[in-house]
Amino acid sequence: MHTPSNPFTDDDALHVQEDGGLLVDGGKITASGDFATLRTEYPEATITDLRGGVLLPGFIDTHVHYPQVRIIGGLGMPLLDWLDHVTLPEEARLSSDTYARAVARDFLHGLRCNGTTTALVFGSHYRSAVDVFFEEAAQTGLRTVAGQVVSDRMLRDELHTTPELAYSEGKALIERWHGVGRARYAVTPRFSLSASEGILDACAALMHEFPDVHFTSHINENVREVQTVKELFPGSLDYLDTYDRAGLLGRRSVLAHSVHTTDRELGQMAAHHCTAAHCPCSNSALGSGLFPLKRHLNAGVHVSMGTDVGGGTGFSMLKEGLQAYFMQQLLGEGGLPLTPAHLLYLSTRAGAQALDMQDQIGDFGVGKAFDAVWLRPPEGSTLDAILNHATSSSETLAALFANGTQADVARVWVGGDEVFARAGFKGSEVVQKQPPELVS
Ligand SMILES: Nc1nc2[nH]cnc2c(=O)[nH]1
Ligand SMILES: [Zn+2]
Repeated sequence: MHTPSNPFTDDDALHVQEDGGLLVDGGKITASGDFATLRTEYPEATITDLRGGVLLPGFIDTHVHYPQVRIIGGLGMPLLDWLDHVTLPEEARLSSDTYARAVARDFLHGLRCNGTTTALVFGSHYRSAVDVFFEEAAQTGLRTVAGQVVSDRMLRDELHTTPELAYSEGKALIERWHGVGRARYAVTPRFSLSASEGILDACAALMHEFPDVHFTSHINENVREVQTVKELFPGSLDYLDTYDRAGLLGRRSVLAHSVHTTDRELGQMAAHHCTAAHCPCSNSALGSGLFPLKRHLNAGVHVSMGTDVGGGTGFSMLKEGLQAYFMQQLLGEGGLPLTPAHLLYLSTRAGAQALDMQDQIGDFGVGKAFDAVWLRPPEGSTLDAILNHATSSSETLAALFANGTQADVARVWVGGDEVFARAGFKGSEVVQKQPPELVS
C-alpha cells in the first residue's frame, strides 16, 4: 500500500496491490504490478517472499531529537519547564563523545526498528557530537537530514555558542557531511527564544553559501514560549517573522509544531512553501495544544509529521498517525476527520515532500528508491487476528495504525539494503530463487 498522490486533494490517493510485486534493481524500483505478471516478465529475478504481511513505504519522521532518546517519557511538565529540568541537562551530557556515540546508537536503533527510513534530526549543540551522529548514521544505512543545534541565550552556558562559531562549525560540518552517502545537512537554530538576531544571521549566511541545505527549527509550540519570543523580538511582527526577517524560510524549511500560528503566519508559510511538522504525541504529552490542521491546509501550508522524541513518546510513526487522528477527532467541528490514507500519507510521502526528496522516496513509484517497511504482526497477536479478518484494505490500514507497534515491524530496507530484520526474519530465511510452488 502507498499514497503516490495527496489524499487531502485526491480521493483515490491510496494505492493497494494485493499479491503485488516490486522489481528492485540497484536499490531502485524498476517495475511494479501484479506478482504473477512480474514473475513471468522477469523469470531470472531473485524473489523475496513477503506474503503474510503488509509492505509500506519506509516512514519519514520530519521532527526528532537525537540527544533526547534516553529521556523519552518525562511527563507532567509544560515545554519550558521540561526543557530546563529534563532535556537540557541531558543534552549537556553530549559534550562527551563516548556518551554521544552510545546515545546516537540508541537513537538510530529506535528509528530503524520502528520502520523509519528517513528522518529530519535535531542534532546536538556540540559539533563533535554531530560528527559522531553522522558517523553512526552512515553505519546504519538510514537517510538522515541533520545539523548542529545552535543557541546563544536563555538555555545554559555550556550549550551556548556565538554567531562566529555557529557559522564556522556549521560550515565545517556541511563540507564534511552534506550529500555524503545518505546524509544531508539542516541548519538548525533551536528556536527563536534561545537565538539572538546575530545567530539567526549566521544561520542565514550558511544557507546563502550552501543553498541546497535544509532549514529546521521550532515555532509556536507553547503559549509561554510564544509570549517570550514576542518580548525578545519587539521589532518582529510575530514568531514566524523572526525567521523570515533573517531570510531563513523556503522550500526546504521545516517548522515543528505550529500549534498557535496566526493567519498572517500561515499565509507567509504558504508563500515561502515551508512545511509544518505536526507532532501530535509531543503536543499531547507537553500539553502544547491541538494542531489546527484544517487552517494549515486551507492556507496552503504543507504538513508532514514528526515524533518529536523525546518530547514525544516514542519512535513509532504508526502511533503518531493514530494520535494525529485522535486530535482531529477531539477538535470537533474545527477538526479534519482523517482516513487511513491520510495517516499513511502523513507518515511517508508528506515527509518526502517536506525534505524536497519526493522524486526519490515516499512511495513505491517506478524510479523511487526501495525504502520500505514490512509489517507482519507476530502470529497469534491481536493485530494478527484483526488482519486475518479484515474485509478491505482500508480496514487493514486502519488496524495497522490503531494497533501496530514496533513489535509488528519485521523487515526494513533503505535503497534496497536491509537495515533491520526482526529475529526470525533475516533476509536469507525468506528469499528464494523461485517461489515454492514452482519447485518440482
Ligand atoms: N518539543 C520541543 N520543543 C522545543 N523547543 C525548543 N527546544 C525544544 C525541544 O527540545 N523539544
Ligand atoms: Zn522538537
